[in-house]
Amino acid sequence: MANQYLGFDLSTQQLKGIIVQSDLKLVHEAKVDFDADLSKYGIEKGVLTNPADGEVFAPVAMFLEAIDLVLQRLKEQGADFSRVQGISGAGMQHGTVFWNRDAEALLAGLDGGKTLVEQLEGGAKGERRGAFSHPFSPNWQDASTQKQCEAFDRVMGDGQKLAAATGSKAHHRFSGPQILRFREKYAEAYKATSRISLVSSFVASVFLGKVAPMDISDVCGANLWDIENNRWHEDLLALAAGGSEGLSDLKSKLGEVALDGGKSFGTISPYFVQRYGFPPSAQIIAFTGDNPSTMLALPLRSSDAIVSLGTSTTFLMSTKQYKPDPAYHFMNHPTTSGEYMFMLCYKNGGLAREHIRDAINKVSSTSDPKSWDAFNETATRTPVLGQTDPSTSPMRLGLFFPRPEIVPNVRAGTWRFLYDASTHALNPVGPNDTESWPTPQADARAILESQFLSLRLRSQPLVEPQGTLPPQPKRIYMVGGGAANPAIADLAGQVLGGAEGVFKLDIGGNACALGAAYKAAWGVERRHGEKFADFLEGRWDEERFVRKVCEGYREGVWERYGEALKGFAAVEARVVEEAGNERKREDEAMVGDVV
Ligand SMILES: Nc1ncnc2c1ncn2[C@@H]1O[C@H](COP(=O)(O)OP(=O)(O)O)[C@@H](O)[C@H]1O
Ligand SMILES: O=C(CO)[C@@H](O)[C@H](O)COP(=O)(O)O
Repeated sequence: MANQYLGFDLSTQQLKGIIVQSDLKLVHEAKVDFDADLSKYGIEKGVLTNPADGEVFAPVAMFLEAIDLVLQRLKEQGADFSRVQGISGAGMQHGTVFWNRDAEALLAGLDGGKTLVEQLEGGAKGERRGAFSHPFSPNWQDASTQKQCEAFDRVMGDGQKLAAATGSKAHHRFSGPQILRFREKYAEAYKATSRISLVSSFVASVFLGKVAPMDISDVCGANLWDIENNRWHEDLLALAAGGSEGLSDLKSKLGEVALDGGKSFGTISPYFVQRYGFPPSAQIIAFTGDNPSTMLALPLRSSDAIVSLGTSTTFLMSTKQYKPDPAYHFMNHPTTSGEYMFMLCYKNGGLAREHIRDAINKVSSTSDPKSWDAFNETATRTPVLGQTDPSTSPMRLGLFFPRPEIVPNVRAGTWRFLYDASTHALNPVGPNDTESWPTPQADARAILESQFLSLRLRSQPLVEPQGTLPPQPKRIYMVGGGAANPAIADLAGQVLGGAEGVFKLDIGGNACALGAAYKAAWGVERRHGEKFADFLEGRWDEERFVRKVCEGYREGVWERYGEALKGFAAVEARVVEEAGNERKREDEAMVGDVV
């Protein structure tokens, strides 16, 4: 019987689990939806918020409960865990989990007759300490660390230098600024912390039965890792630790980093053997971030791009060149030493599109308020850039940020402009000017164009000419929840191009969890020195695994979006100048910016 491999994706709104065979065929998949299944934690869209301080976080107990629940669901579907030889996984990036001094003993002694949450969570009234020094994990949507980010940039001189060293300028959500704030805000809890995990290494720890190392790619989401020298950056560690005297303590809290993405950390905890029937020999292979893991779901060639439409929108490319810039992120490639991943990440992805979908559904005759039909029909019917006649009418360009955005760094808000490409004139649209910009209908196409123009603008330095075609990605792969939507995929192709077309994984499942399951298979089955890419190519069944959903590059249309880029950059600059200053004042006053 063929070996099987299990991959997880613990992301903002769900925990997904997926089982594949050695030949990469999907066997089972199941998910736990936090809002639907675990609403008792009081979460909304998977998180809790404290708007007064811009904080966004999730209960660690909810993650634990989800792990037992997803395994139970896989079992109910008929999964035979005794065939699973390797487990890996992915976690939403940047989030941290704080373990206390009892954690190692509790993890090592888990009783298969009880649940994880019963044994690892502290008692409600403190009658049991549990395994954590803090009950919550800061979420990547958190915006509470402006002061700390400024300190990170300052230590290196500026954001440019910080990006050169760590792959990114300081970001609110990055684990380094988050740890600094945690230490300042919860001094006692920081003292009581023996180990700090990322969300990915937290899940690995639960399966391993001891605190697991972070991996080489996910660690780059912390502003603490010196990428070119592959080691902790001591000046940045000292800052997060509150001075050089705290440095070695923080280093030991963070632990070792696994440089090999296929490394086995050891065999599975007896808890899962007793409770679910895993073989005691099942290996726990390094867990990584959700974005690095998504890149592993496909044999990505140079010039191919992944557009991941989850709660966040991310754009991913794999590259051999390390070209860091404060405008985007570079991280170590999760499996291939000497290669990197290029990433753009937007906070306003799925939820921003949902806002407009809901507004359109309210004014249409749709009976299902969550249906995408009216949104899609409106976006498809609206002409390119809202121009009924490209030679006379201006382009509609907007920004739609129900939450404060990362790219560009501005407060929450919606901005609509008319742009004349021949004169470069940019005029804001007044709230009552529904003739120039009928709301909410015109917003459907405008938000998609806006999201994809932003990706095109920032990925220009990485794309190359494709044969006789201008510089653009070779293939665009759509993944994440939004990839199910054909109108969104079509707009992605119109704006971004894609010489070979726009593709979607056709295996079912979820790219991120699939990537993790493939990594588990590679970690266990690789021949000496076999690279992940070769392992994947050897088992890849192009006909069955991917499907072309539409054309990418369309002559004439792609060029019109090219003309819009200048206007779009001007829109962003205008908004950053106006709202960025407001944001700075808000942050200084510590007024919350989560909406
Ligand atoms: N048919 C669809 N059209 C557009 N968006 C969709 C569709 N189905 C799901 N989504 C979006 O997918 C998002 C969730 O994506 P997913 O990748 O599962 O999330 P996560 O961020 O938890 O990994 C939701 O915010 C939802 O708006
Ligand atoms: O912050 C980032 C990347 O920098 C996010 O992409 C998170 O990694 C979570 O993403 P979702 O999968 O939940 O959208």
